Amino acid sequence: MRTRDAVVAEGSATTPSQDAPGAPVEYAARTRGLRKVYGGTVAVDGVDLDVPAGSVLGMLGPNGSGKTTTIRMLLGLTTPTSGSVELLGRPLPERAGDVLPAVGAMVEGPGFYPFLSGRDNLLRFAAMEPLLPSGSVRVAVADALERVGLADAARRRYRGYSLGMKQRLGLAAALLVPRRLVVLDEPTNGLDPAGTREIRRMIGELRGSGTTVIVSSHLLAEIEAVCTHVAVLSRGSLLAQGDLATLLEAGGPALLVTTPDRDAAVTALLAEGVSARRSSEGVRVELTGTSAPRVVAALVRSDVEVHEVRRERAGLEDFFTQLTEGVSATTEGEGP
Ligand SMILES: Nc1ncnc2c1ncn2[C@@H]1O[C@H](COP(=O)(O)OP(=O)(O)OP(=O)(O)O)[C@@H](O)[C@H]1O
Repeated sequence: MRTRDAVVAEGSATTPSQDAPGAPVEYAARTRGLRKVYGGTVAVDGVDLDVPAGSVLGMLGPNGSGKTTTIRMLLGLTTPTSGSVELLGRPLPERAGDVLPAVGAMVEGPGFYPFLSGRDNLLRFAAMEPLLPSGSVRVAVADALERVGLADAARRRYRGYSLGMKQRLGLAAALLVPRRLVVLDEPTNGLDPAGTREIRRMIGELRGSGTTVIVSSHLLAEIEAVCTHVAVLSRGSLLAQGDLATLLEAGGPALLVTTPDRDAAVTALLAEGVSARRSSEGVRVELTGTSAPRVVAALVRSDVEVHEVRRERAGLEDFFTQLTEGVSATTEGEGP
């Protein structure tokens, strides 16, 4: 199991602030020692986050791990108890007025009026966009509604929108003007598979246009599909961050064993000092420090019936499980 120190990414301690508007920056967002305490609850605990410019960074973590609180502090919506935030090379809150117009966000409770239509809600947001000339407001709203597939429902009241439509409207508000950074908190919440694909497509488009995206999710497959980088939070701490492909490589190769005796297989392998856990498909075995023949021999010695053994690339699910649970055996599926 990787330790926090071993995996927390590379990167220099400081980024020189660059004052020219729109000047390229190495990191679209950075935090140092970011901490938030609510009463007796430490929601975020000393997070040093690095979001490289141009990346799509997936913020992963179970419920309550501090994703939303971190995002709210990044956007200046919540004041940190301690620590610092830098967006597009400028410190927050000091330079919020310069930098926030270039940042689009979709976070919980975007503050839409229930009695106004989706379009009228967006017009209100658009009127507050410093980067949008007043003559372009209507076109920008129409474009944003079209882009998120809400053009047909634009004149319906917000309170009649489904959860998925509300998510789309939040995204439309984030995309009213071209942004350098877009932050999306659980953007696929409430969306059907087609809506989820649409969000992925939009994230891909944003990346293609050079926009940095931070997207939080507890859905590992979603992160793996769209992200170039990942940051894993658990109980307010950053357990790992970095380039997704490198982190997955560090996870090492794995075997998937198909067997009707999953519990017996895990027990036999753990007794041999081999890291194994039940998964929905069978038993996942880490090959670090062992080999496929040794694994099979251990199973046969223990009279475990083996139907199939195949090599697998370690997925994000394995990586995440190792980091957040820190144990070698877990149960995540039912049945044989
Ligand atoms: N306004 C608040 N007052 C008190 N406690 C809070 C507040 N906001 C968050 N917390 C607590 O801080 C911790 C982190 O919450 P946060 O919402 O940031 O996690 P999360 O990873 O986004 O979870 P979820 O996926 O459920 O939204 C939780 O224990 C939560 O109960």
